[in-house]
Amino acid sequence: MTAKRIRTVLITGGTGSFGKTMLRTLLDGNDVEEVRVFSRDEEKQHVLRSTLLDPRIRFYIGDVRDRAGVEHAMRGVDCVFHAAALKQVPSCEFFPMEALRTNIVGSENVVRAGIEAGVRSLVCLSTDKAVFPVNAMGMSKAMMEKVAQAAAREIVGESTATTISCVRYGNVMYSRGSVIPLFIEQIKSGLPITITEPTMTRFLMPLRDSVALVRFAFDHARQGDLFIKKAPAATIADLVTAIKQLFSRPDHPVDVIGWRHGEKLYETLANAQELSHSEDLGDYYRIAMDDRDLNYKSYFVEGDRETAEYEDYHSHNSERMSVEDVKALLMTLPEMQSELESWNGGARQ
Ligand SMILES: O=c1ccn([C@@H]2O[C@H](COP(=O)(O)OP(=O)(O)O[C@H]3O[C@H](CO)[C@H](O)[C@H](O)[C@H]3O)[C@@H](O)[C@H]2O)c(=O)[nH]1
Repeated sequence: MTAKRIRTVLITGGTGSFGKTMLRTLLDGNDVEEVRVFSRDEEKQHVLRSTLLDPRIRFYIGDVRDRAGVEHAMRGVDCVFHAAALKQVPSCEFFPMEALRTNIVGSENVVRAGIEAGVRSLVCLSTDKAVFPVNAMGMSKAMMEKVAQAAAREIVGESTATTISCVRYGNVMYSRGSVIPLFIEQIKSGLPITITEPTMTRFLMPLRDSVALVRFAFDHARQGDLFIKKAPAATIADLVTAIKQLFSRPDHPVDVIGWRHGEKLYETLANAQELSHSEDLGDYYRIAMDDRDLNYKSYFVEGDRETAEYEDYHSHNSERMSVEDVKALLMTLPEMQSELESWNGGARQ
């Protein structure tokens, strides 16, 4: 399967970890004429502008909540990666209306403006926390998916229409504020490692895989598709053992602190009903949009008999990594390699 050529790309949330990695991948691949970085933060744009110095990058200050700003950035674009979001669980718990405004209303703005501007393909980034959500971040991302699919359902079959798709992925390893850098910091500063619940599992995905998933969606989406990448999962206990072993601190103390607000024992990437209309593409599942007519009568008379044959795809029943697997995966991360280099090079003396 060949990659589609892209001329002008818009990345919302373009200064975040995903946005920057996608930006570099597109520029390195030399298959793009212009990449627009759309975000709220002048400072982060300034840093990116002075680091990359590439004339193909255009910077747009704006907030996805503001439809006019989104429309302005969307003119002449043929591909959108919609990554702008409030994605931290605690901040969305405390400010759910802010999550609603950015993740739901903002996404509606991006999707509608994309359709009106005649964008070819629009990929919305979601998360496993959107499946059976228990926290405001997951709930707002679940609603983003619904908003995207409702728009896709309206334009299905129109030959000139924008193809709208979503992707879901699990925890991005080493992302800012996440548990891997925290555990490393605790080892480095001699503090006990704080484990919430040792048997909790999470899908672990390097950032490069999330970028590849989004690109895959762009290349292969049909109207309203949702893609997930098959990913291995690990228990938090095994993740901690792996990190302790890599830092040659097998006996580093551990405190079991209990669950935090809005957490789950395991995360689900796709539920049984979704998998009943999915296609196995090797590394990925393509989940087709449920395009049945939802008018009142058929909602009650036309059901789906296949769902019962499937089970949810979650981090307790997916491929489970051993400690050795987790170590090997961690060692592929550039951040981990440089941490270990300085640790082994004497930083611990
Ligand atoms: O001190 C800690 C902190 C976390 N954990 C555990 O480690 C796992 C991962 O925790 P993270 O905080 O790294 O990730 P979350 O699954 O809670 O959520 C993360 O991924 C989300 C995207 O899906 C959001 O980006 C969110 O802000 C980000 O923290 C969880 O099982 C958590 O219970 C610990 O054991 N000890």
